[in-house]
Amino acid sequence: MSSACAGKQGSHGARPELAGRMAGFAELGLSSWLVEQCRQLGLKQPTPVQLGCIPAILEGRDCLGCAKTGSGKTAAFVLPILQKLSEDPYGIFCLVLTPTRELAYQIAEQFRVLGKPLGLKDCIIVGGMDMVAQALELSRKPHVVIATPGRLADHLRSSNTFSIKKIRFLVMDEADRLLEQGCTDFTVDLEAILAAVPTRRQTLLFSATLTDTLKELQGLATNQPFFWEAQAPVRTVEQLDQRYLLVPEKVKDAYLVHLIQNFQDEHEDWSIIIFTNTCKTCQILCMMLRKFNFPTVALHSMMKQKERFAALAKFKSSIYRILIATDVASRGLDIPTVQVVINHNTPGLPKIYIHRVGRTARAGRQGQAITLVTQYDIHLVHAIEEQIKKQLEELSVEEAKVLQILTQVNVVRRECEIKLEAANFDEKKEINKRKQLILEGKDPDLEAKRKAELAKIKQKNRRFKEKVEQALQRQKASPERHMVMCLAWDSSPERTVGGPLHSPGPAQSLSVGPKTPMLCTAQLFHPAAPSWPLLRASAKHQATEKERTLTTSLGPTPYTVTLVTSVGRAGGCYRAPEQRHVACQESLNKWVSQLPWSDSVAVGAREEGSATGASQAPQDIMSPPPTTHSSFPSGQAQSFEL
Ligand SMILES: Nc1ncnc2c1ncn2[C@@H]1O[C@H](COP(=O)(O)OP(=O)(O)OP(=O)(O)O)[C@@H](O)[C@H]1O
Repeated sequence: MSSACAGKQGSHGARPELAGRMAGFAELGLSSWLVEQCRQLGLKQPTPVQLGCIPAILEGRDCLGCAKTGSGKTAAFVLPILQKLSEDPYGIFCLVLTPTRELAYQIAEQFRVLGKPLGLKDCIIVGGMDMVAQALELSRKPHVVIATPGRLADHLRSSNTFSIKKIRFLVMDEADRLLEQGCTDFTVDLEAILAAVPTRRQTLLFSATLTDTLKELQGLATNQPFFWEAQAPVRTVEQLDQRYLLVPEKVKDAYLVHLIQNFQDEHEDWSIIIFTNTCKTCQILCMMLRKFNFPTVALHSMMKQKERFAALAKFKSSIYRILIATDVASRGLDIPTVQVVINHNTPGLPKIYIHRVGRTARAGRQGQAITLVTQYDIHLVHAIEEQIKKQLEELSVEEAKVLQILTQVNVVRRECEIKLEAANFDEKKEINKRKQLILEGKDPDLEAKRKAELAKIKQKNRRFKEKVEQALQRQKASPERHMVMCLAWDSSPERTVGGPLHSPGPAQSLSVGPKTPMLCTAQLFHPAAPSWPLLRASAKHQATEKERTLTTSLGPTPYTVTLVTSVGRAGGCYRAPEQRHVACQESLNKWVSQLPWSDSVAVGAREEGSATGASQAPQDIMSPPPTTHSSFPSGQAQSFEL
């Protein structure tokens, strides 16, 4: 993004005249009724992100807002949207996408309270709720639709009773999460949604961690985008006291109980969120803490949606003081009473840490975050510190007190585990997963197969990488005994080899690829030799006999042979449909894996270069690069006596 469209904290972005003094909501261009709404809700002065983004949005620009957790990003987009809606009201005017269901309800609440004088009609479209009722609500043309991508995409696919073709605003809250491929991958659903919204629209993207996915986001917001980023030395809020506690894995829970007990003893009014890494741990810890009489509720994706809402409501109203949750609660939730966040596991990604700890110390309040760190997680803490640009401080606890409760905690935890196992938690999880997939219109068995295939491919790729590594090592050790064989293919003989092929020598031809008339060329390199290639072989497909000829005539060799395959982007093959391209790859790799040579390595398709890229292929993985033959000139093919 160019600096021309970038705003920085204090610069007041689109309205430079506001710089240097505290502007009120009215000075941002908001109507008096909205300013009055803000006043009634206790929002006296705009926060920096509101100061920066509201004028730009009112001007009609796209906006990317990156500001710390709890800094008022929601009102930064809700207020200008309401203003524009009041000027030209129609439904569906605005679509807000958000990654979690609870967050959708929270955003809807903000629209409702701030837009009350308008008689705003909103509609929440999230999974786990009745689809028919949602379809009915959508058909009544609400002004604002707040949705999780999966469920909205389901409606788009299954119904024609509503349209989002005329929306003026598309908002993506927690935009980076929506775009990343985490445990819930929104990509396909987002594609369906983006295809259904108009290209002429205002796009507003907000998150506390936008910068990682900035490139992708820029593609979505192209209308004079205004970029707001809070310029601060530390990425977490100043009022947050951040601690870590180094604990052995096995005594983690005793420390957790001790921390909670301490906090309860020292505070009258207290509220804690504990984050865990799995639904199962979340459930077990909830049961365990209840056994110790701590008022605890759980929130995770294995709970029914109604239970999730009920748990959150109980926690928000302070009936229950502890919310134990998975990362489903890590983003966006605004619960002002939360004083402490405890990370039962160290988050694997710094951005997850930033969002989790951001559930406390919101809107200028104080808060504390304590991360339990085992000996295996120290590198994760370093990564977090590097990202947030602040060092966590060690928390000191009275270890003797922890030791006193250690056995009791471990026994209780074990009891809870047994109880949960008896309730078939894992089995239920599997059933829930299947149900969810069916609800999403997917076939669970097919999905499982797809997953297994993906895992297989990943494993294959891993093995392949290792093989290449080993080949490289061997080549380094004895370059004069190592060869690289490079394969390329193209549908056009002229481009590939400059004429019909006649490779003398031991290898007459070689054929790979699917059952299509396709030309295949093979070259044999010797990195130590001054002139390349040593051998070239080529043939049309279906010459299975000749394939064998090549195989047998080349082996056994006194050399180690590394085979590199390449499909040129500019080559005819690449212009062929993607599937064919992939089929070529697979077929070639299969063939290579069957070669009797001592060390045959098939490399996946190379992106750059045409068929001539084949001769460049070894450059990346072998040295010295074969500079003398950047193409396959006709008539220069040489046989090589092995
Ligand atoms: N101008 C303001 N003055 C005072 N409080 C405000 C103002 N704007 C918003 N708030 C309050 O600040 C709190 C946090 O706001 P909000 O939930 O929008 O934060 P956020 O930046 O979206 O955080 P997160 O990144 O965690 O989602 C809310 O309780 C909100 O009511």
